[in-house]
Amino acid sequence: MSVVSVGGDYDVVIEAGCSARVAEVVGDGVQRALVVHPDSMRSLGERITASLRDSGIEAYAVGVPDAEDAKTAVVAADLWSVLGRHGFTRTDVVVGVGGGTVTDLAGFVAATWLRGVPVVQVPTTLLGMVDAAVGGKTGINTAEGKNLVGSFHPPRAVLCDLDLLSTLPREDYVAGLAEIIKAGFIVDPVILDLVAEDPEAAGRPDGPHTLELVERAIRVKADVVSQDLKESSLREILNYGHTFGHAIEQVEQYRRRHGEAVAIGMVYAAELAAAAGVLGRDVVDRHREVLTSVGLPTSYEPGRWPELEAAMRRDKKNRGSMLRFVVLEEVAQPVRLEGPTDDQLRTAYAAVCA
Ligand SMILES: NC(=O)c1ccc[n+]([C@@H]2O[C@H](COP(=O)([O-])OP(=O)(O)OC[C@H]3O[C@@H](n4cnc5c(N)ncnc54)[C@H](O)[C@@H]3O)[C@@H](O)[C@H]2O)c1
Ligand SMILES: O=C(O)C(=O)C[C@@H](O)[C@H](O)[C@H](O)COP(=O)(O)O
Ligand SMILES: [Zn+2]
Repeated sequence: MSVVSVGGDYDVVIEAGCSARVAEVVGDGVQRALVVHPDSMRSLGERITASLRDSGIEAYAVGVPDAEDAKTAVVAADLWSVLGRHGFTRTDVVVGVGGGTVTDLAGFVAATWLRGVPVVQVPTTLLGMVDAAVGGKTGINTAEGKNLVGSFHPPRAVLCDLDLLSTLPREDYVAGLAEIIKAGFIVDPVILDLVAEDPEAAGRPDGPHTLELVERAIRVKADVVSQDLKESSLREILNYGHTFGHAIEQVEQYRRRHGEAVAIGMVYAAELAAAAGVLGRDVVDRHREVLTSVGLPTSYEPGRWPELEAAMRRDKKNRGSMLRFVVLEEVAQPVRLEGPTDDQLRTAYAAVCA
């Protein structure tokens, strides 16, 4: 699948075994490559590094901490040092091998080194394949919040090797389904039908519809980012469920999976839309049905409103002191809800905690 992008279109390859093709896609004239992987994916990182060396590229593998611990300024600075020590130039490349945390970090380091060197992404989680590695949003967290520092830096290529999903823990696989279901609610309801047909199978990489679900979710993302890379308008729909979801991640100090937080965040957005009178109860209920059917959470704890609201006030979609949400008017009809009232915000929170 090709993604139209500023600075050059790129391919998203969705194929079993394609992680062996990194050397083919890094591009001509590359002399050096930095392969960034989480410690949990060391053997794949080293295999990719060896394949680059076999092609005559001076390649280095660097392990980074697992999950959100990778997305810090300290880890980014360590990687900049490695690039500097080995004399990486603008014709060299960074390769991100891991889940969304690692592709976000690797993309950010590539975006900032020498003001931008190419990045090739090899996502190893379902969430990384269907969302994080595609579209060029890169970033790290700060003490004040999630993804607060970053840049838009489209990759040179994305290799989604479906074979890698066989070792992914079930909880992480299911967390990736949350972003697929998000794509279903905002653009492509066929996704919701495929999940509803056999939720148990949707939660397995060897399920009959896995390839179709992955392709449909990537198609949604690719179409949106091709039209609005820098999130000046349309791209905001990909943030459905993320205002409340990111707030949960922050108040829980990133101990909850992103996909799980987004699942609850979508229920919050649906309840908010209902409280604002723009969405019917049938679609709100459908959120709970679909998400619960695959084992995703749909409710939250009471008593945490002040910290959640404070975190939502730092969301990137806000303008001035106005909170802005993506909500639905119907399935596949996303709209912006600007400046919801305090009463609407709290009513939605109460509904999510019920
Ligand atoms: N840039 C974007 O557009 C975008 C989109 C969605 C999410 N994100 C970001 O992605 C992150 C979440 O990504 P994630 O859900 O992939 O989490 P993750 O990167 O933390 O990976 C989840 C876990 O799976 C392990 N793992 C990875 N691949 C594996 C494999 N093949 N086999 C076994 N274990 C494996 C990891 O070590 C980790 O423990 C969040 O930081 C989120 O903000 C970014
Ligand atoms: O690609 C996008 O745009 C998204 O919003 C996709 C989200 O799934 C993703 O989690 C993204 O990183 C959130 O971005 P942020 O701008 O809210 O930090
Ligand atoms: Zn997300």
